[in-house]
Amino acid sequence: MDKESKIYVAGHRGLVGAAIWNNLKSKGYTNLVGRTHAELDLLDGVAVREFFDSERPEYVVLAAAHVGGIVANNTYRADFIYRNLQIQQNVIGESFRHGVKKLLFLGSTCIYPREAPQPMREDCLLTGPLEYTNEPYAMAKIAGLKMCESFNLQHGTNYVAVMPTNLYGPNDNFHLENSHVLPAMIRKIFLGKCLMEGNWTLTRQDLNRRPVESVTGEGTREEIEAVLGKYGIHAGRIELWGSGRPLREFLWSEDMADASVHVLEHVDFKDTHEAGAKEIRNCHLNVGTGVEVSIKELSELVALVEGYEGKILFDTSKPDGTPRKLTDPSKLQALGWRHKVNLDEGVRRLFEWYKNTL
Ligand SMILES: NC(=O)C1=CN([C@@H]2O[C@H](COP(=O)(O)OP(=O)(O)OC[C@H]3O[C@@H](n4cnc5c(N)ncnc54)[C@H](OP(=O)(O)O)[C@@H]3O)[C@@H](O)[C@H]2O)C=CC1
Ligand SMILES: C[C@H]1O[C@H](OP(=O)(O)OP(=O)(O)OC[C@H]2O[C@@H](n3cnc4c(=O)[nH]c(N)nc43)[C@H](O)[C@@H]2O)[C@@H](O)[C@@H](O)C1=O
Repeated sequence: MDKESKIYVAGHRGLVGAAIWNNLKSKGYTNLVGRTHAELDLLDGVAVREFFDSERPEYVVLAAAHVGGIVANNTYRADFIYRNLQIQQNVIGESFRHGVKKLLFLGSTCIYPREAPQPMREDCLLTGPLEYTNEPYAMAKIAGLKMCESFNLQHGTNYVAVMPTNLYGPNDNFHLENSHVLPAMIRKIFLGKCLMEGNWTLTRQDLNRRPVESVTGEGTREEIEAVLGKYGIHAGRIELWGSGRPLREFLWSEDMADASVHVLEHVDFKDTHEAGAKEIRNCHLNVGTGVEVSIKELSELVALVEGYEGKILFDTSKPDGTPRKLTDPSKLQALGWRHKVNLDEGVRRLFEWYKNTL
C-alpha cells in the first residue's frame, strides 16, 4: 500500500471507522475516501455500484455495519441479519467487480459458539450453536468472513477478515438501551451520580447532548427523573442488566484501528493459513487482549473512575448473553501486533472523552 493509494473506509464516522481513518492519516496516507450514511446508503446496491464506478478505490476497509448491544441485537433481529448481509454483499461484491487489491472485513467474536472452549481460537468457528441473543448478527458476520475466504480461494483475491472482541472508545454510542455495556455503564453511573448530588447543570447538559426518548435538558425535573427512572437511573441507585456474572474482554477502539492498519500493511490472506493445506478454512484473525473481566467488576471500575459511591444493582430480567467470550489473540500476535491500552486506562480515557463532549 503506497501513501497515495486510494483507500475507501466504509463507516468512517463510526467508533472503529473514525479511529481507522485517523490512524491512516497519522501514518501519512493522503488519499482516503469516506461517505456518510446520508451520502451513501450501503443497503442500496445501485448507489454502491455507482460509488465504486466513480471512485475506483484500490483498498477497502469494511467498518460499516448495523451495530448494537445485547438488547438491540435481541430485539431488532431482522435488521441485524438483513442489513449486515446486504451491506457486505454490496461492498464485497463491488470490491470484487472493481479488482480491489485488498479488503479488510470487520466481523466480531460473537461468531463463535456460545459454549466454545476458552480462550477461543479461530478454529472453533462452526463447532457448536451460537448465543441466541445475537445469532442473526453472528450469522451475517460468519457469512461475511466466508465470503472473503471463498473469493480468495476461488479467485485469488486478498480479503482479510478480522474478528474484534467488544470495543469501546471515542465516538462510542451512549444510547441508554441500544448501546454496548461499557458506554451504557459510563453514562448510567454518571447520571446516577449527578442525580445523587443534585447536579442539575450536568444532568441537563447530558440530556441536551443526547436526549432520552424526547426529553432534553429543557424538560422539568419530574420529566427528567421519570425518563431516567425507566432506564434504571435513580439518585444514588442504578440498575444494570443481567446477573453481573458474564465475563467480557474489551479492546480500546484506537488499538483496534492500529490492528486494522497493521493487517492492511503487513498481513495478506496467504499469511493467515498454512500453505498447501488440503482444506483451507478459519483464515480469519481474532483481535483482542486475552484479558477478561466480569460485568460486576467492570461496574466497580467505572464507579471508581467516576467517583460514584451509590448503589449498583443488577436486573436479572435482562439477558446475560454469552457467559464468557475471551479471545485467543495469539495468531495475530504471531503476525506482529498486540494491544497497548489496558482496561483501566481505557475506561479513564473514555470517561474524559464523555465529559468533554457534553
Ligand atoms: N462496537 C463493538 O463493540 C464491536 C464492533 N464490531 C464491528 O466493528 C465494525 C465497526 O463497528 P462500530 O464502529 O462499533 O459501529 P458504529 O455503529 O459506531 O459505526 C458503524 C458505521 O457504519 C455506518 N452505517 C451503518 N449502516 C449503514 C448503511 N446502511 N449505509 C452507510 N453507512 C452505514 C454507520 O453510520 P450511521 O451511524 O450514520 O448509521 C456508522 O458510521 C462493525 O463491523 C462491527 O460489527 C465488532 C465487535 C465489537
Ligand atoms: C460486541 C458484542 O456485543 C453484543 O454482545 P454482548 O457482549 O453481550 O453485549 P453488551 O455489551 O450489550 O453486553 C455485555 C454484558 O453486559 C451486560 N450489561 C449490564 N448492564 C448493561 C447495560 O446497561 N447495557 C448493556 N448493553 N449491557 C449491559 C449485559 O447483560 C451483558 O451480559 C452482541 O450482541 C454483538 O453486538 C457483539 O458482537
